[in-house]
Amino acid sequence: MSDRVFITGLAIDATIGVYDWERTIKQRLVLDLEMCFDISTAASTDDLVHALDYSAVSQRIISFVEASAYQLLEALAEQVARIVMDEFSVSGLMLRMNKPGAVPEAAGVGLVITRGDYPKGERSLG
Ligand SMILES: Nc1nc2c(c(=O)[nH]1)N=C([C@H](O)[C@@H](O)CO)CN2
Repeated sequence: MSDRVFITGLAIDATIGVYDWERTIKQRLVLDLEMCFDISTAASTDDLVHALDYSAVSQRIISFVEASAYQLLEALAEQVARIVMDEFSVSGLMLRMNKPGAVPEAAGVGLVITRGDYPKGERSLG
């Protein structure tokens, strides 16, 4: 599946972190997603019903991440990937999760995961 629907720079404040001081504050996370989804039916019908609605995906992720309280980015990213694939007919995805305030000397830190049939080793969003 070569068609992709993407969301970039999805900024969400969440309880995230391993240290005591991190459990009492919200910290900014920035997510980029690239989702494998066949757009041919949406293209031929011009109907959102047949599209992967990036607004709906964004809102679902925002709701989940805002309510979450994981310690590790790894744990949160795994759950976000699972929700998107289970609830939105997405056959594969790449998810980048950036915690920009975590290391003051760095522009960003975080991780990138691929799941499902997203090609291994491909990093289309940079
Ligand atoms: N691979 C990871 N390393 C670290 C994480 C993480 O979630 N995954 N988290 C922390 C701390 O919470 C850090 O962000 C506090 O500044 C450290 N390393």
